[in-house]
Order: sequence, then structure tokens, then C-alpha cells
Amino acid sequence: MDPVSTTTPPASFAPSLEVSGLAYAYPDGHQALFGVDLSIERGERVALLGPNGAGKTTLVLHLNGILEAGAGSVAVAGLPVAKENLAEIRRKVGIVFQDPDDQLFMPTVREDVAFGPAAAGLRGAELTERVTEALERVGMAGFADRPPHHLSFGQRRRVAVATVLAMRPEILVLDEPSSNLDPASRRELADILRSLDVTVLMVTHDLPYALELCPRSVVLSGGVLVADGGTQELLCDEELMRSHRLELPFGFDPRSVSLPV
Ligand SMILES: Nc1ncnc2c1ncn2[C@@H]1O[C@H](COP(=O)(O)OP(=O)(O)OP(=O)(O)O)[C@@H](O)[C@H]1O
Repeated sequence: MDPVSTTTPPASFAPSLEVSGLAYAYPDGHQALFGVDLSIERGERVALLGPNGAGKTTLVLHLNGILEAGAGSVAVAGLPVAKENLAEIRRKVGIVFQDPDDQLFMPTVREDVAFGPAAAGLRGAELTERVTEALERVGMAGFADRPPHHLSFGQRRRVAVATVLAMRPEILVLDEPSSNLDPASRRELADILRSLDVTVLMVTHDLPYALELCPRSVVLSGGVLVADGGTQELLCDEELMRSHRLELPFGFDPRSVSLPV
């Protein structure tokens, strides 16, 4: 048997995300991650929970190679996150930042959504189709010719999601997707995210939102992955919640929510 085939699964069978023994210290010496292991299968929606300073952003910045692992490895759909693969990795890992204005800078919504695919070489009808599809998936097709700065915050967040979906990413990473959204916009975004056929990793302090959207959660605390399991099960674990400064809103009962699939 070919020895390579026993250690390197074909990309189509590899998990969307495989983080192994990831450790990282910032240049000032602060150790932010200590040997994190995390595997996410295709199509899973996973919430990344943890108190302030846990290392969540540090972990996310490793997924598309903004930070380089001190030790351990990260692979996206079987492709190692390494300098020689960065262009491909950045097409596969779509990050939606907390502030949509960090991602929207073109005169119109259409141009913002077209920016990534055009930079990747798409032109003409293929590019138009990609933009239309992404805007339809977030319910913003009717806004293509509007300047992003004329849209509401919730609409801008949806366009930011479309800019990332237009790249047809392997994994969609969202940083606090529910922040600053009113209840209706929050629900609409949840419906959109549930409808997508893509792997989702969502960083959030909004525990009810994690429960609503993600069947699975992982808890990072002090740079260590301290829990990995069903979101409802984790949120019902009072000792886990208390010891990692995770708090549910007053009166919220995680058992009362009908679970996502
Ligand atoms: N550029 C940096 N240099 C040194 N230390 C840093 C740097 N950025 C973050 N840290 C430290 O690394 C640790 C992890 O930070 P990180 O931003 O990853 O946490 P987080 O879980 O995303 O927090 P939050 O929920 O507050 O966004 C913290 O102790 C933080 O102070």
C-alpha cells in the first residue's frame, strides 16, 4: 500500500478543519494557546465559547494564516495552513468580522461582493452569477446597487456574510454575528446561517444564539480547550459554566429551547 495514503486522507474526506496541538505565544512572550486540538466535520455548525482573553481570536487568526503556529498544525479540508498555501487557504476560510465596515469599502454592495471573486480571477457571467447567488443567499439581492453605508447595520452584516460566501468557502468563521442586531435582524441572520450548506465556526458570547444555531460547542479558557460537546449539554453544566465565566441571561433555561439540526 502507498504509505502516503495511510496518513494523508484525500481532501474530500478530510475534516473541514483540523487543529492539532496548536500552541502560540505573542511576540511579547504571552502564551495565548496551549496545545489546542479541534476537528470539525463538513457541514457542522460549531460555537467557540469562552471568557474574554481565552484565546478565541488568537485561534481564529491561525485558521487563515494571519498568525503562524508556534507549535502544532492547522489544516483546512486537508490543506495545511502554511505560507506556500496561503492564497488557497484564504479562499477556503471566510472570516466575517464583528464590524461589517471592516469588510465593506466599495461604492456599491455589488462591487463589494464581487471584490474577492474578481481578485481570484472570475470575470463576466461567472462573476455576475457568483455575486447574485451570494446576495440571494443572504436575502440582499434587491440591494446590489446601493452604497453599503446607506444600509442598516443588520443589512451591512448580511452583505459582509455575502462577500465571504461569494468565495464559496470551505468554512465560514463568524466573530460575534449577533452583536448589535435587533431581535428581528438576529432571527433573520440565524435563519440565513441555518440555511447555508457550509461548515460554520461561530465565536460568540451570546450563549442563547449559540444554542439556537450550533448543535456543538467548544469552550476555550486560558488558551486550553476545556470542553467539547453538545451545546445544550455544555450550557446545562453549571460547574463548567461557573468555572469559565460563562453566564446565561437571567431566567434563560437552555433546556427550554428547541434544538437546531
Ligand atoms: N498582540 C498581542 N500581544 C500580546 N498578547 C496578546 C495580543 N493579542 C492578544 N493577546 C493576549 O492573548 C490572550 C488571548 O487573547 P484573545 O484576543 O485571543 O482572546 P479572546 O478569547 O478572543 O477574547 P475576547 O472574548 O475578549 O475577544 C489574552 O490574554 C490577550 O491579552
